Amino acid sequence: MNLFEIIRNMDYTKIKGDTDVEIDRIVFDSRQVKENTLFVAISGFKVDGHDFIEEAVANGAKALVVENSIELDRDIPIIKVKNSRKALAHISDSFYNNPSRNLNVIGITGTNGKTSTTYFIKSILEEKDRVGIIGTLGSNIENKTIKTNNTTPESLHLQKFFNNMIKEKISNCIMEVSSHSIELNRVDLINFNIGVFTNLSAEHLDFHETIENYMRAKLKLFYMTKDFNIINSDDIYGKQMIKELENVDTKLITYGLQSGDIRAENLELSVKGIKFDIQTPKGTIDINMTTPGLFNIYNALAATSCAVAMGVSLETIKKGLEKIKGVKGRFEVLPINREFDVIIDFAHSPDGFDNVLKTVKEFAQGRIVTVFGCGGDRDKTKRPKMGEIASYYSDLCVLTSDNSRSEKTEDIIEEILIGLDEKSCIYEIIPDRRKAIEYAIKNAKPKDIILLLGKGHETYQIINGETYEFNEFKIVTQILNKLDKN
Ligand SMILES: CC(=O)N[C@H]1[C@@H](OP(=O)(O)OP(=O)(O)OC[C@H]2O[C@@H](n3ccc(=O)[nH]c3=O)[C@H](O)[C@@H]2O)O[C@H](CO)[C@@H](O)[C@@H]1O[C@H](C)C(=O)N[C@@H](C)C(=O)N[C@H](CCC(=O)O)C(=O)O
Ligand SMILES: Nc1ncnc2c1ncn2[C@@H]1O[C@H](COP(=O)(O)OP(=O)(O)OP(=O)(O)O)[C@@H](O)[C@H]1O
Ligand SMILES: N[C@H](CCC[C@H](N)C(=O)O)C(=O)O
Ligand SMILES: [Mg+2]
Repeated sequence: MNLFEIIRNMDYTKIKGDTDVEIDRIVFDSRQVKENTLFVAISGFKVDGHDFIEEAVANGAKALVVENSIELDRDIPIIKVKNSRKALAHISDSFYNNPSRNLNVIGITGTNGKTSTTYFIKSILEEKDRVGIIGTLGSNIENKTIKTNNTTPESLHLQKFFNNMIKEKISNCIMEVSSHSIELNRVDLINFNIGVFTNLSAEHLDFHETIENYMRAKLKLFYMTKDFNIINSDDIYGKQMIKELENVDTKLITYGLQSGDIRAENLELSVKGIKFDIQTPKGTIDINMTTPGLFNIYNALAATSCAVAMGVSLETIKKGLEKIKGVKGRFEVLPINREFDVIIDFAHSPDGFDNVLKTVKEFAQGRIVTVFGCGGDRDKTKRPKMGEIASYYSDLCVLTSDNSRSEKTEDIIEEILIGLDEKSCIYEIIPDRRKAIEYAIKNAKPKDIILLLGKGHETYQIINGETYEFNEFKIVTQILNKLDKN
């Protein structure tokens, strides 16, 4: 595409060069530059993309988008913008011909439940239509998955995924919209038809600083939507959002147990799953799902609200929800056939811990043994809170590593210990996560529930800045096989 066409709809100043050049490729990482590439330099949190301009040009960059005034002794067009991430969103949207306008885009935001709700909606819509997904588990089209670094990838990748979906004749794209992506302009210019809010609790305060800022970031999604805003009205921040959105034209649908247009009643919770009735303005449906946890009733309500907004029949909603076998790494009870159970779950925030542990407490007949750590280089305020909640519900906590990233695991564990209540639960410190899991399994008693929290679907661990393979599902099997041999 011609560079002039690509940048036509955004504000910029031309530093030099002729914009009448053909561009085949856009990148924001100098290492990926090839012939005919437009390189967008981003001032990042770790390094400054402007420092790699020479490298980008040496690799064949045909044009540059920059935030800083730069001098370059080459005759290529240099476009200056105020904010490169914002410009990248414009450029990518133009380059792929505004693909989100040709899709029904459903954006899901909230602290917990985004991935689960995405897959719940997919299961319903897929009964009648083709569906694409973008989120923590990657970009998924027709069950082919491309792994992504972020829950909500950079705008360039998002727009490319939308374009691929259109090529594949997909009509609905269900995507997780993280608060980081909203603040860092990754989702700018996306034509969202429906916005869904799951819940909000303290997370990512290293980035947003206050919970008010965090909420305001999420709220922005609901000013971008065209057709429906779907909000959990039991959530205290949801209530606040509903008030703020009163004067917005987009139609509002609320859901909850205590309140809402779409409501759940007659709840029955067990280790095997959840049974409940959903009341909608179109009638009531009884639902029987094999995914345990009260939180999954909320996820089912969010998915139902979305489907009702889209005019999907109650019969199809029931069919879609009831066929869900679970979501990878979310409350997965491993089929190990022992006298104790092992559950893998992705809970990695105080609220996630509270929900999953409360659910387990409701049906546990033996001890609850919780193996967990906290992520490094991320919100530190959640560590003592996760320690406190884990000790409140568990009989034994095995404190270990999650993704320590550049921090020392032992230092992270020290911070978890600040909140851990020693009177309520005993604990062991075993920083090596494999050994921690091995300890929990070796010492398991009949009826125990061993909860492995935080890693969920992840198949790696980041320790001392290095990424290692770490597949908890495989590791549990290996440990059990080893024990059987001894
Ligand atoms: C804090 C944050 O969001 N950081 C994101 C940001 O990285 P950054 O600004 O640190 O990038 P950087 O490493 O400083 O590099 C700056 C620029 O130089 C370029 N570069 C770098 C090296 C080089 O040799 N050449 C070069 O051109 C880079 O490509 C980049 O364009 O931009 C990158 C590209 O889009 C993101 O991948 C990265 O996400 C990191 C991995 C991250 O951990 N993000 C988390 C906090 C996040 O976004 N999480 C949310 C989920 C939260 C939730 O689920 O609730 C998410 O959506 O994933
Ligand atoms: N609606 C919910 N409310 C609270 N906790 C939930 C909810 N749904 C799931 N959980 C818990 O939170 C964990 C993460 O769920 P899920 O992956 O669906 O959330 P997410 O919002 O996508 O997370 P992330 O921010 O990492 O992408 C689950 O493993 C479960 O323990
Ligand atoms: N979406 C979450 C993932 C956390 C996963 C956990 N394993 C960790 O590394 O803390 C985040 O960006 O904070
Ligand atoms: Mg997710």
